[in-house]
Amino acid sequence: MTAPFTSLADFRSLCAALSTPDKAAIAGATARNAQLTKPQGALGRLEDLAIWYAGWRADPRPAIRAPQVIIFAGNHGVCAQGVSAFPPEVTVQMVANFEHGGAAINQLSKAAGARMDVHALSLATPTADFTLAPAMTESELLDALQKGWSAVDPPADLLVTGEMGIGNTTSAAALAAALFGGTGADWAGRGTGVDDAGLARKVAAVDAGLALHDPRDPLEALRCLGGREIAAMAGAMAAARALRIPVILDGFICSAAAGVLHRLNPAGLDHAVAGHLSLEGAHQRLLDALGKQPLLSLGLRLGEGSGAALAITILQGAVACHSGMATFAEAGVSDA
Ligand SMILES: Cc1cc2ncn([C@H]3O[C@H](COP(=O)(O)O)[C@@H](O)[C@H]3O)c2cc1C
Ligand SMILES: O=C(O)c1cccnc1
Repeated sequence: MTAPFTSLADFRSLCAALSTPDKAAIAGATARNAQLTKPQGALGRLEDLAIWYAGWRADPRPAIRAPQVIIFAGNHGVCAQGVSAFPPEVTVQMVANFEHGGAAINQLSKAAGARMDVHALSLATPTADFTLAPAMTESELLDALQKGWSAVDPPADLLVTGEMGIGNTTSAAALAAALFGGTGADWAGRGTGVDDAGLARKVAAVDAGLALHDPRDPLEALRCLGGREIAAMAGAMAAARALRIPVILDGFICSAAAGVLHRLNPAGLDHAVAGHLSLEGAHQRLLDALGKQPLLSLGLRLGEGSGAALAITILQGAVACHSGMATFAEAGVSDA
């Protein structure tokens, strides 16, 4: 789907005027939930998830038939600061691995019955090192937002955005600090597994980026400190909102991208749930800032959309119970 914006100002306007869930579908789903053959509330959070999903799909008895996982890949100039345990070549190598079906996300997407797409974004041209210059120009940011938007398949009924980009936990930490306050020490974590000296370099890189730029505006923060794959995730999540496709957030990097939409509009993530709590140090802090409770906490620290892809099956379970269970009247089970 072609992106309906040709400037950052247009994107900002789209994010200011967002779709809302369908009230009649929420009312219908709430009424149905109360009649299903179980004690009231016995399916816990699954019940809320099903009603939330029904509202966004404008259908009181919805189904999940076409989940889409999209992986965006980008390279980061800030790798020159020694912020990752792995070299930047791994980004393009992992893209090939995704294309051949060999990565964790391939297996998790398959297990969830999701279609998986991979978009490599100008890997031969890393972003600028944000400790020295803005990571992206305005036109590079616009291009990444548009590519993210266009990657969403309109008939999809659930979206996961994942990423691959060596160095991107540093970029995400800087973006989170710019969006929500705090310093490098608050937001930098161990990513692919840096040692104490590597963590100190990450903290210093984030603090240098915050000192160099004036990223009080969320899109300017994304431009100066983000990366192409992070911007594309934000663009895809915004497209999902326009298409009323619910979103499952992944780990730290995806949540930082989501933070841009949250700062552009406090209701900007109402169509999203947090799939999991990543082991990356500041993910809990970031989810708190977004007001989201994770569905899973399995000690994952991978990215790629892996935790969110696992959570697809939770949402499928919620919606299958909601739409497929019998009511007390249908089953002839005595009501309380
Ligand atoms: C083989 C491999 C596969 C990955 N899949 C996701 N990531 C994750 O690690 C990177 C972020 O960590 P940092 O900021 O420390 O570089 C991202 O690419 C993220 O998706 C991977 C990393 C590696 C090495
Ligand atoms: O939470 C994440 O997204 C994450 C954590 C560590 C490394 N890569 C990604």
